Amino acid sequence: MKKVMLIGYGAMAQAVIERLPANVAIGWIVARESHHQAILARFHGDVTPLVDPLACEGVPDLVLECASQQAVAQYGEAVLRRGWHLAVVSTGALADSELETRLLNAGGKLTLLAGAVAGIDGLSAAKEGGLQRVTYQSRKSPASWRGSYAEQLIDLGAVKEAQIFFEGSAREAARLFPANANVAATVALGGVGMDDTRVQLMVDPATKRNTHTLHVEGLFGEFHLELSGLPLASNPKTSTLAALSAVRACRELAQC
Ligand SMILES: NC(=O)C1=CN([C@@H]2O[C@H](COP(=O)(O)OP(=O)(O)OC[C@H]3O[C@@H](n4cnc5c(N)ncnc54)[C@H](OP(=O)(O)O)[C@@H]3O)[C@@H](O)[C@H]2O)C=CC1
Ligand SMILES: O=C([O-])CC(=O)C(=O)O
Repeated sequence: MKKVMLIGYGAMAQAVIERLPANVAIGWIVARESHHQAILARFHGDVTPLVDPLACEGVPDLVLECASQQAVAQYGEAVLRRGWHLAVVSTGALADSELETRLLNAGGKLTLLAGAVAGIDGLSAAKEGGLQRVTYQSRKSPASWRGSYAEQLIDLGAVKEAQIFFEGSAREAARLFPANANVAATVALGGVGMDDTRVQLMVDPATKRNTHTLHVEGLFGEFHLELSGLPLASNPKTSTLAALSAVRACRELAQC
C-alpha cells in the first residue's frame, strides 16, 4: 500500500480523497488545526492530521500539495530536503523566482501537476524545436473570480458580457490571482517562461465553465487548444480536471 501525505483539506483535497485509487491510502493530512478533529473522526484515527509536514514520523511515498501557493512556499523546500517526492498543483508559487530556485536545489523529487489544462506535453515537445509565441487565456464566471483581485479591477456583479479585465505576463497573473491563475504558470514553465508568456483573464457572465485557451507558435508549426472544464461544485474557482490531475498522480504512484 502506497501512502500519501495530503497538504490541504479543501475542495480539491476532498475530490482526491473521494477518488483515491486502490492500493493508495492517505496517511497524513496537513491542515489547519480547526480541521483536525474532523479528520480524526472521518478516518477513525487511520489518518494523522498535522500542522506541519515535518511533524510526520513516517515516510510518505508522495506528498501531494492541494492547498495554496502559500503552502508551497511554507512547506515545499523542507519536504524536498527530506528527500521526499512532492507533487505541486499550486504551480504559480514558482512565479517567485527565488522560491523556484530553492525548490529546484532542495533535492527530493518535484513534480508539477498539469492541473486544469491539457497539452503541456505537446508544449514541452514544441519547446525542443524553438517556440516563438505562447498566449494563454482563462475565461470563467463571475462566481469563479469572486474573492480575487479581479474585484479591484472590475465590478463582477455588473458585467453583462464577456470582458477581459487583466492582460500581462504569466508571472504577474500567477502572483495577483493565486487561486485562479496557476495554469498561467504551468503553461509558462512548460513553454517560454513566466515573463514571455502572455496572459489574458476574462469574466463571462454567460458561462458556468472554466475555459482555458492556449495558442502556441514555434518552429514545429502551431497549435490552438481550448479546454472547457466544469468547476468543482464546492469551489467554482477550481476545475474538476485539476483535482483529477492530482488523482492521476496517485494512480501513477499505485502503478510503480
Ligand atoms: N494548477 C491548477 O490547474 C490549479 C491549481 N489550483 C491550486 O489548488 C489550490 C487548492 O484548490 P482548492 O482545494 O479548490 O482550494 P480551497 O480553497 O477549496 O482549499 C484549499 C485548502 O487548503 C488550505 N490551506 C491553504 N494554505 C494552507 C497552508 N499553508 N497550510 C494548511 N492548509 C492550507 C485552506 O485552508 P484555509 O481556507 O484555512 O486557508 C483550504 O482548506 C488552489 O489554492 C490553487 O493554488 C487550483 C485550481 C487549478
Ligand atoms: O481550475 C482552474 O480552472 C484554473 C485555476 O484555478 C488556476 O489556474 O489556478
